[in-house]
Amino acid sequence: MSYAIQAESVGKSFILHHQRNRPNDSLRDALAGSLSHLSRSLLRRARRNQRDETEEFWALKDISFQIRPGERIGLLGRNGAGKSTLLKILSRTLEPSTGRIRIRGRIASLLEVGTGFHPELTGRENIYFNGAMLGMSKAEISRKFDEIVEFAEVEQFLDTPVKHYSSGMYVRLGFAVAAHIDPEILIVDEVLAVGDARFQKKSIGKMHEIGQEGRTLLFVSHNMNSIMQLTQRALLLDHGKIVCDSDTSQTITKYLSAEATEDGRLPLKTKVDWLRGLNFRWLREETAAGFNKPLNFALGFITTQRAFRLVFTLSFINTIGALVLTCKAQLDDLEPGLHRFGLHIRDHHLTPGTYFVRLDLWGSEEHLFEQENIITIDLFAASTDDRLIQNISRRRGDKLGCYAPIALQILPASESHQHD
Ligand SMILES: Nc1ncnc2c1ncn2[C@@H]1O[C@H](COP(=O)(O)OP(=O)(O)OP(=O)(O)O)[C@@H](O)[C@H]1O
Repeated sequence: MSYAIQAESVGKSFILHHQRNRPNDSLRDALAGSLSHLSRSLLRRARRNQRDETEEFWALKDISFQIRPGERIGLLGRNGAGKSTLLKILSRTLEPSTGRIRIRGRIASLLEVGTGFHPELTGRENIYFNGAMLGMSKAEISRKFDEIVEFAEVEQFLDTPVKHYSSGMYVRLGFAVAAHIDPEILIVDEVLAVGDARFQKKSIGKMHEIGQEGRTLLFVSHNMNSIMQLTQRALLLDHGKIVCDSDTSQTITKYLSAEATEDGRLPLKTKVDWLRGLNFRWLREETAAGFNKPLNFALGFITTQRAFRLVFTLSFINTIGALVLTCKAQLDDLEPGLHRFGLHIRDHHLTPGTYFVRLDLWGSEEHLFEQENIITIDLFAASTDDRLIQNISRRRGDKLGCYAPIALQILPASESHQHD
């Protein structure tokens, strides 16, 4: 099978230096003492450093995959999962410690703001400099020059050294050069997060175009919407390993589910002392399968003082990170004690699928509690009609859509003790 990128058992290890516990007074002494004292203490410190322990750390372990020409791939994972390390290896700025990679085609990568730019050179000079580094001839760059400048929107600063550019301008110029060298493979790391919203939209559009032209795209982002828009397949990295390689929506679901807590029953920590022992759970067994069936949750907590105007909000986020439903309920006056509520949501109109629930509690003047992904719920189709709804929403592709907020129906507290 032909491939654009092939990784075979790729691993990458780094040596971590652990500084031994040492008395913290050497710097303080040095600052207080004379210069000779300072140099003596720095020397002592350097000698001690030589005795520091080292440890081998594997940032990537046994990574194997194949990307076909023209495939658009997303790369997901939590902070530190190994995404940037993998991209650096693929774009050959880092050598793997084990395994090997093979690349077929001209590759352009945008890994960090300002890579491939020389700070003292002007924008104009850097277009040539950067273009040459990415493998373009001078004639090719001259032909594309105006298009690059127009895309980057830096006309006015073309003859200014780029060290005076803002990070947004750096990104725009870097993206414009990389996107205009006609790469066969484009690798982009989260770079869009730095540009403003308008430029992000424009660069997503450009990447879409590049994808439509049959180029290979590898894209890392924490923004599920962009990953969903741009890619068909996504890899999920966790602690340096690939834990999912599937179509994008499935990988996103897996990623967000892993982020969510399994069950929110454990006491959750609030931001104030007078509200404790918060627990929240989805009464799965009381929720019938099928479209628009009522959802039931249980919420409990203890208050040690009287509370006025307590507001709960439940937010439902779909698998591409879009908020599709917000529910709100308010309690006007709550005596100190143990409180338990059944939260009942009818007519939510959520289509069958997976949702991540966020819970917020607000007091009259402060935010008392917030937790993303407190619980994951899966709503299943129960009948042919449900499946029709599911198929329609799936076929629409975007799976977006806001539903009117509804009020939570709060059942009277089943138990409420006076607190002493
Ligand atoms: N040069 C290095 N020396 C030591 N450790 C490193 C080095 N580069 C990366 N690491 C470690 O390797 C792991 C993976 O880092 P990497 O930057 O690839 O993660 P990431 O998935 O891109 O994270 P993020 O989403 O925060 O950008 C991290 O634990 C990081 O601390």
